[in-house]
Amino acid sequence: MKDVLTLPAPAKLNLFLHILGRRDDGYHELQTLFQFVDYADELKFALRDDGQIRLHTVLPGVEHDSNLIVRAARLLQQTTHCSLGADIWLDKRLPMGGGIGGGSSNAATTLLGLNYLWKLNVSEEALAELGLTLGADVPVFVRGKAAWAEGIGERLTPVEIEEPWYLVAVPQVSVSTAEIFNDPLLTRDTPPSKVRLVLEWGGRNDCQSVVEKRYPEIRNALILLNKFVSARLTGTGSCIFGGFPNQTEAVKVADQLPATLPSFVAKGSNTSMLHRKLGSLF
Ligand SMILES: C[C@](O)(CO)[C@H](O)COP(=O)(O)OP(=O)(O)OC[C@H]1O[C@@H](n2ccc(N)nc2=O)[C@H](O)[C@@H]1O
Ligand SMILES: Nc1ncnc2c1ncn2[C@@H]1O[C@H](COP(=O)(O)OP(=O)(O)OP(=O)(O)O)[C@@H](O)[C@H]1O
Repeated sequence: MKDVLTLPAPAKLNLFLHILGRRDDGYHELQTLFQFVDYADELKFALRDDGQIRLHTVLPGVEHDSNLIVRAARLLQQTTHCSLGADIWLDKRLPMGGGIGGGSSNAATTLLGLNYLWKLNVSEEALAELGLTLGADVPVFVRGKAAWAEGIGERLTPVEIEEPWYLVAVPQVSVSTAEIFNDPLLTRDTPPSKVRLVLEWGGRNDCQSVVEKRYPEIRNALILLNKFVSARLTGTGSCIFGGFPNQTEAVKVADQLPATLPSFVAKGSNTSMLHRKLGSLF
């Protein structure tokens, strides 16, 4: 068996998400605070000499060639004129369409993993720029630092914030990000602010009211979780989350949720699991 590189692709939370406006290309100007959680998909990479990219795991509803892992791998290969390829396996744990960035995180782990495996030495900055062409959330995963994000989510300022334990509940619906951003009822006029000021009052998720209207399952899950902790939507959903001072308290609440509302408990982190693992490789 050839050497296999195993790397995590962790989830993110949007601790708040403010929509400031809409650009001419349809994308929205945001201010959001990203933090990682220690809960992740796992990717395995093995070198191929023939230049082929082969993802051996099938994701329901996603064609091989449109999987963000394959797209990220090919993009890196083409940009660097690299003649090497890879066999890739994915252990999918993050709910898809959950607002915790699973696809974007898979793409970022692929960019960083293959950059290492193919010994390309592309800078993290260049990989983040490349990643942005795959999705607005990819750069923060490439950088791996909790960050205040502006622009469409690509202008990142690293922040050091508290690292609570999170309970993340997963309503059993998949939300299309594009559909929420296209909703005429979405408010797009939150005034720009500073991260310190928003942290003082807590901020909000501007997508939440539209998502609650379209998805009663998510509204009901928020009502339920709010009985235990101040709960909020991440990204455009479907996942909702609340913060706790320790694991025990988070698990206690998780144990009280009905079986129809699956959840997981994980530690918040200002440095992503991926970057902690990569740090130990160099
Ligand atoms: C909602 C967030 O998850 C918050 O972190 C991100 O802004 C979305 O990031 P993402 O899933 O990587 O988004 P993309 O794949 O780039 O875009 C999906 C769709 O969301 C809309 N979109 C996304 C990001 C943004 N700043 N404005 C948008 O209007 C666009 O209609 C786009 O067609
Ligand atoms: N490797 C992948 N993992 C998950 N989804 C993928 C992947 N490749 C392509 N996709 C597509 O991307 C869509 C969004 O998936 P993802 O899990 O990233 O949603 P999300 O967590 O809501 O993302 P975000 O928070 O960035 O909006 C999926 O429904 C799927 O069609």
